[in-house]
Amino acid sequence: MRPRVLISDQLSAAAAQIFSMRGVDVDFQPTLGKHPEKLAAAIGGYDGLAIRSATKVTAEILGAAKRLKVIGRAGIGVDNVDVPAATARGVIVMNTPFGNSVTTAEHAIALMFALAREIPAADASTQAGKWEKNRFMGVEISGKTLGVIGCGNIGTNVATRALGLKMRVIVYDPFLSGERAATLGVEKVELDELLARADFVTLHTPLTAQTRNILSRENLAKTKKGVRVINCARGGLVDEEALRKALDDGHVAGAALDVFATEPATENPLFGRPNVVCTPHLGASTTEAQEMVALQVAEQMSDYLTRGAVTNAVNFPSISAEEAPRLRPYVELAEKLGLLVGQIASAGVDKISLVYEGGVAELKTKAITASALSGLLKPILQDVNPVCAAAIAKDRGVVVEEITREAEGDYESLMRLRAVTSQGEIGVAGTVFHDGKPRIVRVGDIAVEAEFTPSMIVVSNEDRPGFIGRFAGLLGDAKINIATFALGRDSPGGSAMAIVAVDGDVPEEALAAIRRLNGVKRAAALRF
Ligand SMILES: NC(=O)C1=CN([C@@H]2O[C@H](COP(=O)(O)OP(=O)(O)OC[C@H]3O[C@@H](n4cnc5c(N)ncnc54)[C@H](O)[C@@H]3O)[C@@H](O)[C@H]2O)C=CC1
Ligand SMILES: O=C(O)C(=O)COP(=O)(O)O
Repeated sequence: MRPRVLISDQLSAAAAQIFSMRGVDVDFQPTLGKHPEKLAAAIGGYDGLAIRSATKVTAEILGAAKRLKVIGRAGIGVDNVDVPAATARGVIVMNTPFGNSVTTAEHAIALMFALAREIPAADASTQAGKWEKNRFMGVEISGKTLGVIGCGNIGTNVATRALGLKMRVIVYDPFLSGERAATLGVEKVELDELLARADFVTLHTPLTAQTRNILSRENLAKTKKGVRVINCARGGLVDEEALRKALDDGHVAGAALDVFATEPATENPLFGRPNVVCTPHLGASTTEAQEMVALQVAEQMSDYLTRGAVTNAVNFPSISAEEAPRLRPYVELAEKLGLLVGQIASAGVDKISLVYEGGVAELKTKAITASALSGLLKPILQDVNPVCAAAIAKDRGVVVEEITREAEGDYESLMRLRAVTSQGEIGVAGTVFHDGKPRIVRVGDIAVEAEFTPSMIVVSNEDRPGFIGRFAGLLGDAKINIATFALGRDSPGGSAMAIVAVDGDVPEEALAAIRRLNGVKRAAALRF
């Protein structure tokens, strides 16, 4: 069945075309995102949801999204998506981190000029027939200091353009290296210094717990008198009431805002002030940027839904379309090894260690580890998949260790999984042969090679003559048909292991009878 995607925001028509061309059915309902109840009612029928900023993907919406596998944000900010709730439901959240950054930077520069020369007010006055030539007296931008808060993709584009306008650029970004600042030709400073020195302050950080209210009342008070503030990032970065007051006091000379604490902003404390310029979240709204983000998000979402490739996900490691087929058998192996350990473990797992040897170590092991964790947790949790497994394991305090190294033994690629529980340790290992099928190659200290099949019995016993006959006889009496039988032992007369693939379920009484057999140490019936 072809995957189905819902576009619930105003995306360029390019998106729907790409989805269709790439084998994905698409419903274009550009206003649905503005109606949460309608969206909640519809979302259950879709594998993917493509959005901009108008659709709020809340935990309630996600609760109704039983089939959803991916949310694609045609743009940058994913603060309108409850990412932890999406992750917990195993839904990938991806964005297009570069597609609209130049366009948004240009909007910030445009707003800076609009403020400096009061263009919107001058325009309104002129078109009203007033010709108020003496009312509007601007300031030059050349030679002024621009303070950039957040120097990522957009901040950098703003900074380099401002340098071209002959401004002095100072930036505050704790994650920007000194070398990068020097290469860009900007001066890296602390926030207080930026506030004290800048003639224009422009915001370009995401909205996070650290950046929320970064232009608070206190910080606005630290700015230079006559400062002009530009916000093309997110509304919550500025205390709007405090900014209004600072404008009224004449401390702040002007403010240009593309984003607001509450959107759509039909009312706002800053509306109606003479030195305020507002646009309705237009930062990304150019034909070029909208074409680019729509195209990109549709490509990324289609690649995930049809080929398992993960690009620009904020909650999962990237996997290219070329890597996905090479990764797939190891992802399957990891899930099966995890399931094996999860079903054998008699106590909660405190720590899990994954060792990747040889060829597999060259692949995206994080994605393989995520699958192993998912398999491990499946016997105790219902809705777990590789996207949410790492977060669940972390919540439960499971320590996850990942080691990659060169091949040491007979296998070109080997994956070892060791789980530490309060009852002891369980170690298993597996590989993928050239046929692409995952196989168990070791359980504990015993080398034993078996393919995974839907129903299996694993027995560890003392290596004594006659055991296999008694065991096989018991299965026959219980009408359990043996499909394959794999054996291994650590030493003659030591510990032995049998991994038996059987047809159908293993009744509890049959398992109890196996456990009562002479020499049996442990026996488990497993489903894969
Ligand atoms: N108005 C609009 O239509 C648009 C708004 N945006 C918004 O612009 C913002 C920035 O986007 P990008 O530059 O693409 O993101 P980015 O991730 O490339 O850059 C963000 C920068 O902020 C810095 N940062 C993070 N925490 C910080 C803190 N506490 N203090 C100072 N700096 C901090 C990071 O180190 C990073 O360099 C986002 O909020 C995004 O949603 C993006 C596109 C369009
Ligand atoms: O990309 C972003 O973060 C934006 O804020 C753009 O929002 P929009 O797609 O125009 O609703």
